[in-house]
Amino acid sequence: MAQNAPMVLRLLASSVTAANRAGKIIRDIMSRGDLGIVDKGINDLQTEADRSAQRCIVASLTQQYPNLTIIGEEGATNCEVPSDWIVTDYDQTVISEQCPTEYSHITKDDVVVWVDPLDGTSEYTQGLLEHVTVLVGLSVKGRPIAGVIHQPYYDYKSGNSLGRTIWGLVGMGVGGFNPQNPPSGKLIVTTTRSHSDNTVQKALDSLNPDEIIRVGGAGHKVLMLIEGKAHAYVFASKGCKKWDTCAPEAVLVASGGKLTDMHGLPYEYGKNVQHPNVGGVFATVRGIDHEELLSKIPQEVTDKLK
Ligand SMILES: Nc1ncnc2c1ncn2[C@@H]1O[C@H](COP(=O)(O)O)[C@@H](OP(=O)(O)O)[C@H]1O
Ligand SMILES: [Mg+2]
Ligand SMILES: [Mg+2]
Ligand SMILES: [Mg+2]
Repeated sequence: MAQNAPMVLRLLASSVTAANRAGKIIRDIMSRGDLGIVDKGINDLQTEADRSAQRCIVASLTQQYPNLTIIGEEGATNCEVPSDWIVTDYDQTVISEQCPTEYSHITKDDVVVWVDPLDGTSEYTQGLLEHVTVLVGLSVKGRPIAGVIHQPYYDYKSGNSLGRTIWGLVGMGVGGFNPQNPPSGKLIVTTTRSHSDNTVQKALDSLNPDEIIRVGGAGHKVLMLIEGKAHAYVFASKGCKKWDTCAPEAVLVASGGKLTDMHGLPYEYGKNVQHPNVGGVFATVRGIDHEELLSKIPQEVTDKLK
């Protein structure tokens, strides 16, 4: 009986349906053509889709899990949410999974939900829609254990109008896609396309990759890893925040990969942590020696990321 499933599994199943609903809102706003772009700072845009998608996700999860700690990129809002934006059903695939016993006694007080309602905003405003993801990450006692990466525009050019939703729970596995390994005998690195600087480039040069793939969004880059298109996601910048990496890290770890800062240290996702990932992002797929690759990053780069 779904209602008796462990809270973590129910929350993941609720996060999938909420992310799907947010994805439809993102598509609807784009089709209406009025993005309501606001400039939050240097190279840091926000659109009506970011704001509305977050309201949809927060309202849906809060209705089902009152007093749950949810931290969203676009900050707290108490605007009215249209009733048809509030979804309270479970994703049937997720809720039917066997939840690892280690999560059986987790309560809402142990959980922080990190929401990036639209990751890849810069690309969304430029019409590079396949870069966009909706990210909902669940941390338990500070560790990222579950995540949802929804792609509102997955395969949209061939007429797919519902997008695609990928999920993962550490210790249970992943769903919504076919995990692939990247090609052996070469190194393909993925990184930012819209927030690069000298330090970001220096880190990439030090790895001497065979190929660099520059795409938007932290979620999209981790998808490149777990779908075998790249071996590492390297971003030597303080620009990403906890909502960018919580869900992607959980899905990556559930797939056998690893994400740390550029010093090799893990990120914590408890409710009082600082939001910027000041140590940068260094993520690798299963089978890559994370520490060995990380050792190639020069100190002049890591000194800048503290
Ligand atoms: N220097 C910076 N300033 C603001 N946001 C940054 C940033 N560097 C990275 N980010 C944010 O981190 C995410 C991944 O960045 P990128 O696409 O460049 O790899 C994006 O999230 P959002 O699109 O959710 O804001 C992006 O805006
Ligand atoms: Mg943003
Ligand atoms: Mg983001
Ligand atoms: Mg965002």
